[in-house]
Amino acid sequence: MLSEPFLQAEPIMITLEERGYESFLVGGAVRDFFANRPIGDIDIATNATPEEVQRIFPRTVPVGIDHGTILVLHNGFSFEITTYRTEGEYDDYRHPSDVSFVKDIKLDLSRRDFTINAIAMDRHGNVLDPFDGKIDLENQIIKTVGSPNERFSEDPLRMLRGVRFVSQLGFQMDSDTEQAIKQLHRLLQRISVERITDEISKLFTHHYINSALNIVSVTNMDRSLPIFDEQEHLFEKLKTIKFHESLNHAGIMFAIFHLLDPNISVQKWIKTYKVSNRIRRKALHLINNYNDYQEKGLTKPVIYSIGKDHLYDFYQLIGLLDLVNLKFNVLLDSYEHLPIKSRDDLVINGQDFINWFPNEKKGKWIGDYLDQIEKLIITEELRNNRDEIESRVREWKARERG
Ligand SMILES: Nc1ccn([C@@H]2O[C@H](COP(=O)(O)OP(=O)(O)OP(=O)(O)O)[C@@H](O)[C@H]2O)c(=O)n1
Repeated sequence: MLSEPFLQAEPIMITLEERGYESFLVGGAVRDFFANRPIGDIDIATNATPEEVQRIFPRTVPVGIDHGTILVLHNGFSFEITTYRTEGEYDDYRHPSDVSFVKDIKLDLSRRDFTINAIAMDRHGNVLDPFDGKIDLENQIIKTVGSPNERFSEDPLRMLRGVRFVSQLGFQMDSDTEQAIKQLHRLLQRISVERITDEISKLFTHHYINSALNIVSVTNMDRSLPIFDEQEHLFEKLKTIKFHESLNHAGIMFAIFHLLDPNISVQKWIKTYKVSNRIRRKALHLINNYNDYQEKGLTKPVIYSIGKDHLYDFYQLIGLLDLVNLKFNVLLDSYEHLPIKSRDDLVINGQDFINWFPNEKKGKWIGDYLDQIEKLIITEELRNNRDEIESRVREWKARERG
């Protein structure tokens, strides 16, 4: 019998078997299930070819057809179905050069990165675990399937994945696996920076960041990571930060990287790591507010400018960099007590200025006035009240006209 979290995959597995193919649950979902963790995306391995999978299921997306993966949509769920295969070397983003499809699930498992990721389960719940992944899960060990040199040469990103799993699961790294990283980390330089950014970002959004950084340190892997490779002092500084919890967002990570040494520009980090827009926006916002906060302290305008959506991220950032002993609730409370939370809360807008001064040409003064009014209201020097704002603005205009 399949356990509850996998039941959604049962109809897919039954369909494959009715057509005469094998099917096994594999990968991270099986690992997480046996580690008693919530499972993520469900991966299924089969001996049907990608074309056959496309023929069998009505709704499919060829997400990685060259290396054998078809996404199957069914009943509101999606499943990645991958044909049994062995890898060639990865030479591009998520793209091994010479994938060979194989007949046997055991061969497929033998090409996978770590023993804990090489457990398969059939639809009756029978487990196939030729590399003792379950024992390694119990002993909390990250160990490659077979030779670490082979596994890491096939795809050097696996070295970084291993460290990410340390951060995610809090496991130890097996000593031969660690030793191989020490020897092979330079191969990471062959990997596309997008894949590297993706893995590093995941590392920091999991819990055991310091354990993971410790392995990066003992294996000297930082010497093969962009920018860290030329600026050794950066990783030394990074190591001294005590990460008590996972970062809420990868943007905080890039904010930290830049703030470790502000002489290395944000642009350099963003360009080198090809940071996504979402992460870039967050990092820039946090950095600007952090610099303001350094200059002025946690004033009302600074808290206003951070904004509610970024408040927890900012709280994490200052906690990590400045060891500020501040409770998040206190910061949230200061935010909640701001007289306005955004410009939309102002009782007036640019049109009111135009109405008050119909003979005045429209122009930059409107924006400037709005900025000033907004600031005075945030600092409670003026109330968010139409009449009071109007009379203040009329005073300014009168003064301007002399
Ligand atoms: N470089 C890689 C990437 C993936 N895999 C195999 O493909 C499976 C699925 O990979 P992926 O979805 O990238 O990661 P997960 O292990 O599922 O981890 P998570 O879902 O937590 O990211 C892995 O478990 C592993 O068996 C591998 O051997 N080598």
